[in-house]
Amino acid sequence: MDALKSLVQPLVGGGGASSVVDGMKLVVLGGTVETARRVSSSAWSHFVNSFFLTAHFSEEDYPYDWLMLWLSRRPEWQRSREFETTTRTTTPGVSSTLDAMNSFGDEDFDGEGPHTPDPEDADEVPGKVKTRVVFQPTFDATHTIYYRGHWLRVKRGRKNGGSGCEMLSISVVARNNTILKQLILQAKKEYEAHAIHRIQIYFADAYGSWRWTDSRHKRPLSSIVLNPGVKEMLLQDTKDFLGSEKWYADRGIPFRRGYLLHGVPGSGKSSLIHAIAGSLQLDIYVVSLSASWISDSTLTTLMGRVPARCILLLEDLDAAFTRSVSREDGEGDDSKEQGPANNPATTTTSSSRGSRHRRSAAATTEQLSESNTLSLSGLLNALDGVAAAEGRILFATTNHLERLDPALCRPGRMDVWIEFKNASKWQAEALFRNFFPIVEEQELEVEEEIEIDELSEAEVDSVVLPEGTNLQVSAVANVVGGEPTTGVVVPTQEVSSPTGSSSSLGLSTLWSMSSSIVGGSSSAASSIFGGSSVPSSPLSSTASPRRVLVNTRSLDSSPSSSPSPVRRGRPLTTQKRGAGADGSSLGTTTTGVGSSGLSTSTTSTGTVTKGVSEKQFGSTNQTYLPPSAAEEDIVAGQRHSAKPLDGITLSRLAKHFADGVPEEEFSVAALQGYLLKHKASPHQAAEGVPEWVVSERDMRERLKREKEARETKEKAEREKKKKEKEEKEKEKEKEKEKTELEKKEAELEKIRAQLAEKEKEIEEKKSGKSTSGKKKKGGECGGYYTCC
Ligand SMILES: Nc1ncnc2c1ncn2[C@@H]1O[C@H](COP(=O)(O)OP(=O)(O)OP(=O)(O)O)[C@@H](O)[C@H]1O
Repeated sequence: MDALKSLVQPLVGGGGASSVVDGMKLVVLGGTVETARRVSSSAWSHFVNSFFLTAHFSEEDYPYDWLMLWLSRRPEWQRSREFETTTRTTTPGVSSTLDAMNSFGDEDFDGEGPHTPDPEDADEVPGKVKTRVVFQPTFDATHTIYYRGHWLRVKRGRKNGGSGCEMLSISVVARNNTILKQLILQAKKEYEAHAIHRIQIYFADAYGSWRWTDSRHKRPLSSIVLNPGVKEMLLQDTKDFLGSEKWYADRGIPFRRGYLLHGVPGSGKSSLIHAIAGSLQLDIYVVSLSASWISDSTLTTLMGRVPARCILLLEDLDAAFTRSVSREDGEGDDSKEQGPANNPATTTTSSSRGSRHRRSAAATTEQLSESNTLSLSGLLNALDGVAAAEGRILFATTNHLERLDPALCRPGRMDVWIEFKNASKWQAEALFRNFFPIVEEQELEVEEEIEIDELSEAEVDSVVLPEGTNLQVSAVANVVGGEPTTGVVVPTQEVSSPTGSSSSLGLSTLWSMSSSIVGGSSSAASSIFGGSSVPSSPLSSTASPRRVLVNTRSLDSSPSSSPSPVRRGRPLTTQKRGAGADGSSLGTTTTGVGSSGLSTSTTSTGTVTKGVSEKQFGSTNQTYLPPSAAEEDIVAGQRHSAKPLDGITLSRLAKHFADGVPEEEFSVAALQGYLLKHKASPHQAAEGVPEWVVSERDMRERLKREKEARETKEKAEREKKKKEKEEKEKEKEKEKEKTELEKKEAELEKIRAQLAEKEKEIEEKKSGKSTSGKKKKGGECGGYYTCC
């Protein structure tokens, strides 16, 4: 009771009045604070809305990518205190090169401290994918970034409306939007500079949108081996086109150009497009017309959304209306689908954006499948209808030109046709040259350098220059490789020979001497070059080298038949090699010429050299024997790739390889496949090609036979099945006829029975009539029956 009183007391008055006032004060104070907060917040948003300029960027558009890259490089962005981690990137082409501050991987840390690479680990799993984890500020967190005298408020969020699309909002206090324009342009520039070595690939999706799928390194045009002039012509033509918008506009011609690449599979059509895109810095937009979801309207939408300057690629044009598995027969189901766009459910994009699309796309795949309603007129309209974008370069590829409708290939749609054939000998040789590495300039140079200036006079004097001084130098020149001599520097000062005669080391003299040496069958030089003819162009004498270069690298001793000198501009180098097993190889250390104009050599040339070398590094001295080509190949076989070859050896092997490849019988891809098998052993690759050709032919023959046998078997089975089916049908027919006959007989029987019954009835009626007549008669006249 007392407790209740104490509670009520303050309310009804008495001693507690002051505490009520205090309570009221508190309430008023709280209300005032809350009101002030709300007013200030609303005033702030009013201020923001009035003075801040806000730009929104959707991830579906390019500026989002540019800005994300720009932001990823800002320290304020990286310093975010609330972030999410991802192993994916949302920025096309940026994944592989995210700034170190923004991402980390195994290689950065090892437990507590920075990671020290373990040399043993390095080889553990060759080609192991190193995943990098990326920090990204969480959604809805606001970052303040200082940019050109302005404070930017940056916020990443999601679009309202359930689409889930990522948005970036940038607000800035400014009188106009110039600062935002500058920001976007700078981000674009940085992005382009960043992506300059890569091309972006976009695939069409089932919703009529282009989806970024991949970013690839540019392929150098030089890596494409086509007959001379083809790729140059194509590059020139595409460049001309891109630069002639006004010309087209002036003449009212739609600003589009189409290229049709047709021919055998594996001949470089796709590779050429890739390389051209790289050279022109264009992105590639791929649409596969055999996709199950493609329809006239989707294609029209896609064509309208192609950006102005890009390559639009229609792959396997002939498959557009067949949707076949086999390119050969055009029959089968429609599972031949390349790229994520063709089958949204199997998208392999690495971006989170892609994965989101993948999820939603998967949901509708079933509805979309079998909805390919693309028609020829739909395709033609999409290519050059009113809605089709201008400025794009269209590339279409096909293996079956004959299957294309002439309307599709007419000029205006396909302006340039390029045929791709199987590899010619020329291509085979060029492919080989491209495939194996060539020794870098520096590599062939010195491993040991002696400053001629540092040579003591005694040393210089001790060099005995026999009468053939010039010969020594010319031998050097030959060791250099019978190569073009541009940039080969040889001194011109006079040197006194021990005979007292003063001979000029004039280049022409030297070179003519060298030629004669090369010409001599037993010369050291010829043994080095394996009898190859060496061009005898005069040496240039433009400068004097400061050093004498001594190279202890051994040269390949295989005989060369290649006439093509490859390397140029290399300083005069010398080679050290041992005698071959036959003792014919030159074992020599030769020296170049110093700035003093002195030509020195520890050996002599020609017969003299041979004598010396045999004495020093004779066949008994196995230590100095260079490995044979086969041995080198075995060793190289253990390695990942071949040891770089010098120009002459490469040319010789390439020629040898090409000689073994029959003209236009195998595709470049097939030759590349063969070379890949021998990627570490060029000698084997060159030697083994005839054997490979035979085995390939055998295999083809076998496959052909197997195919024929399979086809015959299938045909026989089909025939058999057909016969069986026919017989079954016949039997069924008979059965049916029999049943019908029986049925009819039954009916007939029934009719007969009915007939018989009716006849009986009639009979009965007849007899009844006569009976009743009689009865009547009888009744009348006392009859025979009793009336009822
Ligand atoms: N002319 C070539 N020059 C260089 N490489 C080539 C050439 N032709 C083919 N290749 C190589 O062969 C492989 C297949 O080439 P690519 O895909 O470009 O051929 P394609 O003609 O487009 O074949 P398909 O018609 O089957 O699509 C690639 O790895 C490529 O490097």
